[in-house]
Amino acid sequence: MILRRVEELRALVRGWKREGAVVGLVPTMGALHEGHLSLVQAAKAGADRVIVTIFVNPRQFNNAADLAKYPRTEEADAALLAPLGVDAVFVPEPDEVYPPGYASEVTVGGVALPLEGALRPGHFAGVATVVTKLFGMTLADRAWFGEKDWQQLQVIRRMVTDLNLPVDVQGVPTLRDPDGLAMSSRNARLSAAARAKAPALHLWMTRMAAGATVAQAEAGLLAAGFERVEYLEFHDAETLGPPIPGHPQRLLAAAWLEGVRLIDNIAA
Ligand SMILES: Nc1ncnc2c1ncn2[C@@H]1O[C@H](COP(=O)(O)OP(=O)(O)OP(=O)(O)O)[C@@H](O)[C@H]1O
Ligand SMILES: CC(C)(CO)[C@@H](O)C(=O)[O-]
Ligand code: BAL
Repeated sequence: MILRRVEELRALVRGWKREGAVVGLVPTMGALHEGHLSLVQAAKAGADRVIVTIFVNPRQFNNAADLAKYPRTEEADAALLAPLGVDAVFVPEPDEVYPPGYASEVTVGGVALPLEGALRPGHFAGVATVVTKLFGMTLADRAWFGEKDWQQLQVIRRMVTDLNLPVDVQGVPTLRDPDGLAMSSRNARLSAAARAKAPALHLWMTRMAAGATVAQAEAGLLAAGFERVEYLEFHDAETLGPPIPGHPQRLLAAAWLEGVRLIDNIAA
């Protein structure tokens, strides 16, 4: 069932809650692929009712061209969700989410500052704001996010803790194509030639986790056809600060291939 208005969604969810249902949420920006579907499957297993939201949130795009080019495939998305037994698909227009007079923003410090936070100014404020609103709109008890956006997952966990939001946040491991490339909606923008080069990112990350230097990995990526490496860095897995001996670490990367910005991360 596709819903476009907050009030219809909340009326539906209030009915579920009266029956004692645990309500699950999978927020997405659409252009769904198997990575998203793995979040939906996890939600189906962990909640009585599942809402998938599809909203290309303008406030989290720091780059107007990126927003304009973001793939929008609502019919194909609905067809992918149909067999999964999702209870509601919420697809609001921007005005429904940010009506005239809208004036609030949620910002997160610390974990949101380095990496994507530094390179995409305003991005995490946009994400934190819309995720808080989606929690409020859907009245979700539990929400699923992908580890593919590792820093985003840590930012949302921090925000939920800091603001005492009554939502249980669940992370789902990154789903990859057989050649190692993390599935992502933006992969659809790669030409066949660039798609063939893209797995070098994950390959060099696994080599770095096994001891290759960052200089070797950067040179390897440029030789493989990447235009630019934005970051390729080890961080504390939870705080995204510098690595702390004895704490879990994460290797995170962002790199440009044929004008498409790819991100990835692995345990390290
Ligand atoms: N390969 C993947 N494996 C697991 N979860 C994923 C994967 N790709 C995306 N997700 C998760 O799906 C949710 C919605 O993500 P989004 O709609 O931005 O898709 P995306 O493929 O990450 O697109 P983008 O190209 O914007 O990175 C997020 O929680 C994201 O982390
Ligand atoms: C969580 C999210 C749906 C918020 O717009 C988005 O950042 C995404 O798709 O990862
Ligand atoms: N998947 C993260 C959302 C974004 O890139 O804007």
